[in-house]
Amino acid sequence: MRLVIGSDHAGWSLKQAVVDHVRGLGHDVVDVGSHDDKPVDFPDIARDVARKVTSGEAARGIMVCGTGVGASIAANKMKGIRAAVCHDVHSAHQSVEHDDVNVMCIGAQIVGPWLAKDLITSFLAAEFSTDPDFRRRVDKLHAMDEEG
Ligand SMILES: O=C(CO)[C@H](O)[C@H](O)[C@H](O)COP(=O)(O)O
Repeated sequence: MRLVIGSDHAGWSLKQAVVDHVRGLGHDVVDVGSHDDKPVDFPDIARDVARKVTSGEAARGIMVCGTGVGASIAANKMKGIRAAVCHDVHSAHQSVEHDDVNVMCIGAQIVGPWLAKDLITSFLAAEFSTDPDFRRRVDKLHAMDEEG
């Protein structure tokens, strides 16, 4: 799978571990920054992550900020994005299985590198369910995108 990964300054350090882990799992990574701890605004990076997913350049995205909250708010502004903050392994896989989440957001101030790696492993191994109930609910999310 090809993944896009981004962070702001608060998530930069954890992003390095995330990128290494994802590559170690055998996936391709497009790293859209940031590349140091110089302050950057999370909406700018979240937009870059989201665009690579909506364009099809990346199958899924991972965004790291301080809490994961700002990144998820920003990414969800973009049509076609279903972003979620996931700080537990159950949410990391169920968010894909039930909700077809395509951008996982992690807070570097909340989780350490070992949990972050477990979250990512679960997120990437998960696939959207074939259950029509989940399809119908995600279709309703698409319809809400069109409502604006
Ligand atoms: O968590 C975040 C947004 O939800 C950001 O990553 C920042 O950590 C947070 O906004 C604090 O910003 P600061 O410029 O590092 O003080």
